[in-house]
Amino acid sequence: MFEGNSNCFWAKRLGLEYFGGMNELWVKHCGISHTGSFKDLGMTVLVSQVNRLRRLKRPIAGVGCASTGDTSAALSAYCAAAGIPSIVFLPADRISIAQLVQPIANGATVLSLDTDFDGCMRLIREVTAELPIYLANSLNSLRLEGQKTAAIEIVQQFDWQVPDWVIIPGGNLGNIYAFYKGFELCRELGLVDKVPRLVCAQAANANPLYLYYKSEWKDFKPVIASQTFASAIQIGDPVSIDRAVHALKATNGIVEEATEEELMNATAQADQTGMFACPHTGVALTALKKLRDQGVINKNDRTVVVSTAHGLKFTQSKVDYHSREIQNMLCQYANPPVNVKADFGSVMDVLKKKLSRNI
Ligand SMILES: N[C@@H](CCOP(=O)(O)O)C(=O)O
Repeated sequence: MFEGNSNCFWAKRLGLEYFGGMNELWVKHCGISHTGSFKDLGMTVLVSQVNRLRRLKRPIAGVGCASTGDTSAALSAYCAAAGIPSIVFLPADRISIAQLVQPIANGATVLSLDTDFDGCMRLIREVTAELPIYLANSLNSLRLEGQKTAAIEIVQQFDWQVPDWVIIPGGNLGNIYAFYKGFELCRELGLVDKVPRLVCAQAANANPLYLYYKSEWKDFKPVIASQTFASAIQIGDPVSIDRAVHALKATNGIVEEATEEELMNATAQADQTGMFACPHTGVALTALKKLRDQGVINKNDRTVVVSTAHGLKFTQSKVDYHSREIQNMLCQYANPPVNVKADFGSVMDVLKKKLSRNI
């Protein structure tokens, strides 16, 4: 059905039917992992290192992060496994229930704060400057060391061929730099002879990098991020802005954005091919759609879309979409359940109508 490796698969139907006959659309699924997102890759490295430092009697009382949901899930899981206290700062009412329950269940100290992610980030930086809490956000390079392995895996999975494009959703922006580091390492080691062009995809409601790119890198201004279904990237003042710009400049990269309607439609289209994608994957797919329409990405270009988290973390957004309960959104691909009387005749009527084209 999905050809390729279990976490890097050829999205054949999606590419051919929805992206103008693309022959080489691939998805690197980083959400098939212990806590359901790419954050696991870097957090294992960071928490292992903290564990080592604590064994060496370094004064680390716990590990902390600000999070939009995925980082806190990974941090709390690995800390719990190692018996290290974890402290997570979350923006109240801005993350999915599935993500909120992860650190709670893992025994973290969860502070639900009446601010946005950027406010949480500022606070955790202040707190970790005062208390012996080790900061686990992606400005810590240990995280990137782990996350860059996804890029190395991609070239390995393509038998050391480099894709033409890699499209990555971006919020706090550590991940795009991590991918760049991974690809660049392969090039430096002589395993491959080039790096792919990187595309960073942002939600239009949280798009400081996109605006910066559009100003031709002249004028970076943090924004106040508005609500987006792509809640994990609802970030207006990304900590890794400089690293991301470096990665994009070095790869002749591009930044694109997706409106709420675009990202939800793209997610629904991907789901119709069996992907059950997270909304952030929808942001990346929208970027691909725009770049295909502009003729920037060609139909034979080998293109990898990075799917950052498991769709099961974001079921509420799918429920809202399929029940057409989103204000000012057509929900073009909604597939609501059909309420039908429990008798043979009524069921047959519905099915015959539904299957009329195939019977
Ligand atoms: N999307 C992140 C935000 C925190 O960013 P990080 O780059 O420091 O992990 C999350 O899932 O919390």
